[in-house]
Amino acid sequence: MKAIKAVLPGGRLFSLRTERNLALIFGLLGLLLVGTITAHWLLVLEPALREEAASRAAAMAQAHAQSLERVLGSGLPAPQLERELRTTMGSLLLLKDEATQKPFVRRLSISLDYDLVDMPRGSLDLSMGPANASGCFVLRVPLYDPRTHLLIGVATFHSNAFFMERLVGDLRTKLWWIMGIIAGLTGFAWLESSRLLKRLGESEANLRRVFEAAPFPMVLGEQGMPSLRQANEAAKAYLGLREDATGRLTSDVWLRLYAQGLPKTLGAQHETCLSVEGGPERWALVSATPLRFSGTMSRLVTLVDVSELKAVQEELRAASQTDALTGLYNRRFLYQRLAKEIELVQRYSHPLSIVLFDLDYFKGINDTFGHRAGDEVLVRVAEVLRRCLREVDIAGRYGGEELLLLLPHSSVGQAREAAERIRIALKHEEWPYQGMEVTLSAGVSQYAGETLDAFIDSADRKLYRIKANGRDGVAC
Ligand SMILES: Nc1nc2c(ncn2[C@@H]2O[C@H](COP(=O)(O)OP(=O)(O)OP(=O)(O)O)[C@@H](O)[C@H]2O)c(=O)[nH]1
Repeated sequence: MKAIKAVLPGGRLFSLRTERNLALIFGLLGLLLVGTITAHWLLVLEPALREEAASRAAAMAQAHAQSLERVLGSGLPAPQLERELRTTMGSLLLLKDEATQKPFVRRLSISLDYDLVDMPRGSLDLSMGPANASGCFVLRVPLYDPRTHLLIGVATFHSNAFFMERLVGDLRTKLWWIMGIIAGLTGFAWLESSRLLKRLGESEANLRRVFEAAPFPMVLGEQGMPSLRQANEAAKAYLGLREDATGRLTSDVWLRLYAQGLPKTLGAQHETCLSVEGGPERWALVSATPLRFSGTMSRLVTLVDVSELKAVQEELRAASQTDALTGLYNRRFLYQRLAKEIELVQRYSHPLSIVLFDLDYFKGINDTFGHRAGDEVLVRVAEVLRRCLREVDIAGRYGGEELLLLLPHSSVGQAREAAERIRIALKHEEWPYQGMEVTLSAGVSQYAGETLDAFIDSADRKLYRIKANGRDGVAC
């Protein structure tokens, strides 16, 4: 758990340990609730019910005692009085609950004070009903003579406790059910939450392992926060991340990358160039996944180094634009670039000129000195071109021994000067072959609103005018 907290600090409202403790606390609270209900039942409700039932039984015994008092105060002689009492007591013992048919009074006995009753001693001490009556409230009710209102004895009733038992039994059963259900649900919820928390802990630990083991840089940060919450080893090394004063990770490279803006949606990615201090420039493919992590909107940023791919792409791009022998731009590129330059001229109306060169008697050079020597000548001519041109000028190989120059912001006169400069420079080149002379002819044109092909054709026509006039010259 400690390890997980260390990997995923901050952001989470509660740690896993706290969440587990909370589950335990809620479980205990559930048990406490069950305990409270049970205690309330045992200490308050059940005694109250018993008291209620006992007071009802007492009221009933009181009422029955009045029947006995009436008989005792009737003034009958002892034998007759005894018969009357037996009859009354017998009828009381026969009173039954309609629903259960259980008698209200199970046993009834009378003991009289013979100093106050005008009867032979012991003649009216009567007991009726089963001797071992159980489940009863035993109630002793004083008997008064209705004529003198003197206390003349005591009647003891064994009143049935059936109502109370039934009531208590019903309530108790319901209560056990409710508490059983509460306890069961609490236990189930606690077990489930413990199981889920365990799985959450495992999945966080797995996430951490995957995060750490990823061979490419991965960082985790909160949205809107430049410093990082977490980074794997690959990211720390790649971005040169260090902990700041608050324990968060940051570096200049990361802050520059952050300032450029990170992809905002899932699946979005962009390439960026990172310059790590003291290291070479690196190209990285950056993607970001927004996710809610421990209740905080976060972003998982992954970086894939594509420096090698970039280098290969650059090589391919250069190869697709340049001529392998001379290193000059190829014809395809020249066409694309010339089309763009014409668009700029049409928009901004600055001058644009081209020069079409053709080496003179190049077939003869090949034939005399060999094809390899001819190649060397082409390479040297390309070097001469590069030497003689401005940064903005574009030189390319238009055909076999034909070369094309694009001269933006140059009038035909300036282009002519450039062509002459090249022609002269080539004439002064020293060649490692006995008797070799290399000259060129050139046609110069300034753009005048025609089509691209017509523009080149106009330079071509001028070139062939020079060829026809003996070569080694420039025509405008
Ligand atoms: N060595 C070499 N020769 C090439 C290359 N490309 C074209 N050539 C040769 O250049 C020669 C061009 O010959 P031509 O078109 O007759 O022109 P030329 O001999 O220069 O004659 P003019 O243009 O009339 O002065 C051909 O023999 C081609 O084989 C190349 O890349 N290397």
